[in-house]
Amino acid sequence: MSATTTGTPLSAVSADAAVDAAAAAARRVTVALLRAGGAAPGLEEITARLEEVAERLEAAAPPLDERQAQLWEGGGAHRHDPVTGTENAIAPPLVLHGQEDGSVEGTVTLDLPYQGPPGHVHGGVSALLLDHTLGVANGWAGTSGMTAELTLRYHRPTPLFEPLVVTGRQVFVEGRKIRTEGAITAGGRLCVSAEGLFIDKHLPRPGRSATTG
Ligand SMILES: CCCCCCCC/C=C\CCCCCCCC(=O)SCCNC(=O)CCNC(=O)[C@H](O)C(C)(C)COP(=O)(O)OP(=O)(O)OC[C@H]1O[C@@H](n2cnc3c(N)ncnc32)[C@H](O)[C@@H]1OP(=O)(O)O
Repeated sequence: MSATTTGTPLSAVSADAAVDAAAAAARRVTVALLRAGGAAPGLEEITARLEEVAERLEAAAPPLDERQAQLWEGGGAHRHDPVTGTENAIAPPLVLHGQEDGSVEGTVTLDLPYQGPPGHVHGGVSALLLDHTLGVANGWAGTSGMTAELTLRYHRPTPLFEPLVVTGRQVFVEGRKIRTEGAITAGGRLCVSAEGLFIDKHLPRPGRSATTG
């Protein structure tokens, strides 16, 4: 997914390759379901097998507060977030790299689950990718916070099925206010640009008393 991007990888180190592999399989199922639709033979049996898998996972899950504490431990946040999280089946996942000039960059190709207009990426999905990428750019620059405002400009439709380059860069920090910008390009053409205002604030992590979000 990040074949064309170099730099320091900013994704969390995998905690459990088996969990990542299961999430990748679930991601593949999500794409395959949309691609096959009613053409898939034995859909009733497929449904029953998927339900059985869900039941096994649900039966194994610890209480939610326990699981939340585990998820947020160490670099865990970056393993389960909905953009770069290798443990999260809804994350593409985008792999971001920190650049020497202080920016971050990643390459990702999106398939049918992220479609908005025909053949193109849903605008909310672009917003999700950019919100997160700007947040990681802040982390890479050293001062991060919560999104207070995110302004997007959709310059042209963002294509599915081809590599997208997602970038973010912190512009300045003034007190608790952090200004960050970013973009999504396809084949060198600007599709979406973003400007964000982040406020240096972190919610407490579950299971811990310190506010080190
Ligand atoms: C091993 C791996 C390595 C990885 C390395 C990389 C590290 C990466 C690190 C991390 C990556 C994570 C990336 C995540 C990215 C996603 C982030 C999100 O999605 S966050 C969820 C969505 N956002 C919310 O839910 C906020 C909800 N809003 C609030 O909680 C508050 O309103 C908040 C925090 C924004 C401000 O509240 P207050 O009480 O703390 O502060 P007040 O006093 O209100 O504001 C401070 C100043 O900011 C201005 N301000 C606040 N909100 C503003 C706004 N919307 N527009 C303009 N100004 C605003 C105010 O006017 C004030 O300015 P004056 O000091 O008076 O000049």
